Amino acid sequence: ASTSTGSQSTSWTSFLKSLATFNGDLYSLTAPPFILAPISLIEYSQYWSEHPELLVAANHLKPAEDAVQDEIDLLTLQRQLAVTKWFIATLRSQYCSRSENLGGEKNPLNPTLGEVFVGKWDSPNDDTKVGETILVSEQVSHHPPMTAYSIINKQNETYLQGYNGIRATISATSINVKQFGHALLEYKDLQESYLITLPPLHIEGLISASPFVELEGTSYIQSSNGYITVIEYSGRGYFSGKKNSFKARIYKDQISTLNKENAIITINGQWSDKSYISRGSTTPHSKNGDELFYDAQALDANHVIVKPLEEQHELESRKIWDKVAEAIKKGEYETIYQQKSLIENNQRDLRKKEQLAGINWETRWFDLKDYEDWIAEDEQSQNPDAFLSLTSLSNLSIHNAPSGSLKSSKYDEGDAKHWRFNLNKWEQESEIKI
Ligand SMILES: CCC(=O)OC[C@H](C)CC[C@H]1O[C@H]2C[C@H]3[C@@H]4CC=C5C[C@@H](O)CC[C@]5(C)[C@H]4CC[C@]3(C)[C@H]2[C@@H]1C
Repeated sequence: ASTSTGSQSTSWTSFLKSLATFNGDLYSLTAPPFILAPISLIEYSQYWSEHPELLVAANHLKPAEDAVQDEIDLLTLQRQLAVTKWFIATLRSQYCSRSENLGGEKNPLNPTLGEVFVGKWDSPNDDTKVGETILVSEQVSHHPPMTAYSIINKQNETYLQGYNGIRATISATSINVKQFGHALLEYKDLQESYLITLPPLHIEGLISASPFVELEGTSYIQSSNGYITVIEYSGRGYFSGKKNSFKARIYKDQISTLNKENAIITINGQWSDKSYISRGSTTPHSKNGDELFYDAQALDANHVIVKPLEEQHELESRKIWDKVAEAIKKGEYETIYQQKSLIENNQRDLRKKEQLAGINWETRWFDLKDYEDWIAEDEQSQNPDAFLSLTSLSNLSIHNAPSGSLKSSKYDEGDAKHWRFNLNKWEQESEIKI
């Protein structure tokens, strides 16, 4: 097929017109092939751990047995900072890696039901304090697309699990995306856990055919020790004027967040570049000599290690999409279409057979927990995980509301079902290896 810019720009303008009749399902849009990413959306779970040393850092901030209260309190605050830094450090990978590697945001391949993606990170250089980190992710739903993941670092007793899905709407010039789901981060040695919500985003640059993600709104990091980090996002043209801007404030508890003057620490800058930190509620800036908090450009991402294709199980993402990914990289549009249809038709046949046999697809390593049940009974006696206590500490909804919705907000109703990793099922797994 001709990949000249001529055809690209005509198909892009016709694609933009198709946005006008958008029905909410991004995958219903026939995006022009050049906007396709040679990677399935399930692979985005790796972006939670491209700096494993930051993910486990809190576990190295443990008070000594004989520590005095001041030391204990200082370390607790330092752990809130460490978890905030890890989270901020994930954003460049999560939201810029396609623009950096593929020349613009792209449309990821739509994972098939049951598609899995597993991998590991070895201990960075010879830093023995980190050890190995593994990633286990599964496409737990196809309509709507939902990815669940678990990232485990045994040496540091660090367990991250989460899931996400999106709902998209179109405005005149941008695609607006609300994220659903959250992440739970548990440091078992410290007996401390964190609830992390996912910020809304929009895709800019559609008109110029070089789309990119900009984050917006607010996201939260609520700790079981009470501390909460409130992160506000903005892009170019907002108050800060710079793209990928954020302001994070750490408070000792949720009630304190009602007045920004109560911030114990304020962090300010760009999540894809440099950010600065200062005590209290004043906004830090490099120009008034405030301390650098994090430089997202300084450290290269530590990419997950995935075993070679020939050792992969048929359900593993890169095995499923290998031919499509190759065709996308070569710009062979007919082959992309042919290979994608093969996979999609095969999936439709499988679903039909299951339906005729009266069987439903069984998820492999994740269970859908209904928190309404837990609320009904005495939640304290059998709290399934930290989610209930963290949502009450942070005043966040337990329902399937857009991530970061507060209790008694307009979305705070309906189902309260959340995907949870089942460690036993993973430990009994005999076919799919890291
Ligand atoms: C079909 C629409 C189309 O082709 O439009 C062209 C543009 C590429 C815009 C639509 C796509 O933009 C992509 C950006 C994707 C998000 C990027 C990062 C994350 C974080 C990760 O942790 C969870 C997934 C999420 C939210 C991605 C979701 C899917 C997005 C919005 C892609 C859009 C289809």
